[in-house]
Amino acid sequence: MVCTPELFVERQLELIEIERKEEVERTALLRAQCSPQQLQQHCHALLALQVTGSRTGLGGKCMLELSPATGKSAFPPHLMRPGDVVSVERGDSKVMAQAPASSADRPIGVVWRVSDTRLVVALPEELPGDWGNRCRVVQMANDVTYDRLCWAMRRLRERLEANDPASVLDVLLRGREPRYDHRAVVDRYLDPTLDDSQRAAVQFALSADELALVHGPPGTGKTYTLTEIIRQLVARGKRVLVCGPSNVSVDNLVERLAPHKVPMLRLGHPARTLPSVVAYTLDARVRHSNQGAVLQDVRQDMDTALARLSRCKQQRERRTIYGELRQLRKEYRQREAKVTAELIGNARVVLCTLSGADTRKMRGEMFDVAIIDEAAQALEAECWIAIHKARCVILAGDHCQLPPTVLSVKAASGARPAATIVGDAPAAYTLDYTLFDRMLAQHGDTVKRMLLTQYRMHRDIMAFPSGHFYDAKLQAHASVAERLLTDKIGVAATEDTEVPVVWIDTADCGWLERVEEDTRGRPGDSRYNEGEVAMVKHHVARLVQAGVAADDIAVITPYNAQVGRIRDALRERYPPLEIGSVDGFQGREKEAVILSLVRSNDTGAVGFLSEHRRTNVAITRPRRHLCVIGDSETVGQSDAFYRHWYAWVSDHAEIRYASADHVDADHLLD
Ligand SMILES: Nc1ncnc2c1ncn2[C@@H]1O[C@H](COP(=O)(O)OP(=O)(O)OP(=O)(O)O)[C@@H](O)[C@H]1O
Repeated sequence: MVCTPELFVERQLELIEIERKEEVERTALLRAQCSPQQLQQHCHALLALQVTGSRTGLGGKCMLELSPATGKSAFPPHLMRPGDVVSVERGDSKVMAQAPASSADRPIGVVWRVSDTRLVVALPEELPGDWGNRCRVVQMANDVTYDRLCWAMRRLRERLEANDPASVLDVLLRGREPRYDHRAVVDRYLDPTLDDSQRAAVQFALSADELALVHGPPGTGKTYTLTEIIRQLVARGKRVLVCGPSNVSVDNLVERLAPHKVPMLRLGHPARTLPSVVAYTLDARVRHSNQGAVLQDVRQDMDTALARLSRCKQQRERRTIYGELRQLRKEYRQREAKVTAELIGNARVVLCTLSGADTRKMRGEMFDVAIIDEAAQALEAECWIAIHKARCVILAGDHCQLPPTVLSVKAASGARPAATIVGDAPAAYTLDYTLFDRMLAQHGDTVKRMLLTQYRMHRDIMAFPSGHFYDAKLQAHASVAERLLTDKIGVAATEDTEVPVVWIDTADCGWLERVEEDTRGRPGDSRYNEGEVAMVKHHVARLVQAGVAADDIAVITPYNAQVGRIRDALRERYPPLEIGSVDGFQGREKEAVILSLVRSNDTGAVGFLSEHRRTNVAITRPRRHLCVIGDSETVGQSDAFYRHWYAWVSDHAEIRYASADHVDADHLLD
C-alpha cells in the first residue's frame, strides 16, 4: 500500500500506542512480579516512610515531605530523581498498583527534591486523612508523554482534513520543496567568534521560510550556533519557541542564552530544571511578578488551613477546613493562570521540552519559528507538538549518532523508508526513524548546512569517525588538534598519555563474553566480559599513576551488565571516575575515554555493536585520549565497519595486545 500523509499519521498513532503499551506492560510486569520489598531492592520503591510535613507549593500543589520511619537514619539505595512520576501508597496496603491511575488512597505526584533523609513529592492535593508512619513511594511509568504525542498526531490529522494551507505542512508532508529567502542576509554576527561553517548555518537558517536543518557532528558548536540564530531572530523582532527532547538539552540553551540577556522564559517543572536556570522558569517569574505577593498571601492562608487540619480531630470541623482549602486553591489557580498567561504571551523566546510545548498554558500560543535542538534524538510526533505552534521549523542535530530510545521491538528498527512519504509503505516507518532523517531523505542535502570544525577531539581521535560518518569533512580546530593528556599540568609523559588513540586487542586472550543471568538464574539480555573488566582496571590505574585525575576519565560500554561489573571493580578505588553506558554518555565529553566492547565469541556475533551510530557516539566522546578494549577477531569477523576501524588504528594509531600478564601485573600498580 502506498503511503499518504494521512496514512503516515495513522501509522504514527499505531506506533505510539505500541510503545505506550510496552512501557506500561514493563512497569506492570515489574510490579506484578515483585513484592514491595523486591521493588525496593530494585531501587524502584521506598518503603516504611513517615510523613514529616506538608505545605503548599507552587501551583497550589501539596508538597509532601517524607522521611525514613523512626529508627532508620537514611533511605536505602534508590533511583528516585527530581521530576520522576511516583505514586504515594499506604504502606499497609497488600495490593500494589499495576497501572498508573491516581486514586484517593494512591495519589500520583512528582518527585520534587531528594536527599539521603528527605523526599519531597508534589501532589495535586493533600493526602486525605492521617497516613502517619505508613507510606511508601513507588516509581510509575510516565503515561502523560504518550497522550501528548497522540494529541500532536490527531491535531495533524485535523489540519490535513481541513486542508490547512500552511506551507510548512506542504514541505514536511506533501513533498513540496522548501523556500529560502536569500535576501535575508546577516550583516553583523552578534558573536564574532563564530567560524565559517557556523556563520553559513546561521545565514541559511535565517533565510528559511519553512524548514532548515543544522547538522552538528560531535563538538562542532551546534548549541553555539543555535544561540546566534536565536539572538538574530529576536533582533529581527521574531517570536521564537525553543525546544529539545530532554530537560538537559533545553537548560543547556538557557545557560548559553543567559549571558546575552535574551528575553526568555523557561517552561517546565522546576524540579526538572538545573539550578542555574531556575531564575528563568515560569514559577520564579510568577513569584517575582506584581501578582506574586498576592499569590504568596493566598498560599499562607492555605498553609494555615493545612496546619489547622492536622490538629483537628472532629469530622465536621475537618470538612469545613477542606471546604476552605478548596476555595483557596481555586482562587490561587485562577490568579496564577492570569499572571501565567500574561508572562507567556509577552515572552519573545519561550523554552521548554517538546512534550512541554503542549501544556494547557501553551494552548493558543503561536511563534514565528520553532527551533528543535537534538532533533535527531526526538520522536517525530514529539517534534510536531512544537511544529503546530510555528510557521517555520529549524531542526538541529546529528543523524549519525543514536536515534531516540524506543522500548518496543515492534515500534523500532524497521527497514528504512526510501525517500518521501508518498511512495513508501506506511509499515516502513518506525518510531526511531526521525523527522530529521525523513527530511534528509525527502529533500536531500539542500535543506541542511553542516558544521565542519570540531572543538573537542585530537585530530587522530576525529579522523576515523570523520571519514566514516561525515564524508571526511570534519576539521579539528587548532586549539584541540594536537592536545594530549601529557599537555595537562601534573600529567607525566608515558606511553599512554602521549598517544591519542590506542586499541588493546584481546583477540588471543580467551576472555569470552558471558550472558548476565536474572535473579532466577535464567539468561538475561545483557552481557559482560571479566577479562575486559580487568584490562579496564589496568588501564585506569596506569593513567591515574601518570597523574591523570580520575574525574577526567570515563569508562563506557554498550552493555549494562558490563557497566555493573566495572563499577563493582573500580567505584570504591576511584570514586570520581565516571562509569556508564554509551547511550547515557551521548552529548557528553571527557579528557580520556576507555571503551570496553565486551563481545568475544566464536561466531562473530556483535549484537548491540552492529548499530554503528552507537560506536560513533562512543569514539567521539574523548578530547585527548581514546582507549578501546576489544576482541578484534570477534568484532571484525562479520562486520566490515570494525575491520576498517581496526585497520585504521593499526595504520595510524597504536594496537597493543592484551595478555594475562597485564592483568596479573595489577598488584604492582596497587
Ligand atoms: N566558534 C567557536 N570558537 C571557539 N569555540 C567554539 C566555537 N564553537 C564552539 N566552540 C566550543 O566548542 C565546544 C562545543 O560546543 P557546543 O557545546 O556548542 O557543541 P555541540 O555541537 O552542541 O556539542 P555536542 O557534540 O555535545 O552536541 C564548546 O566548548 C564551545 O565553547
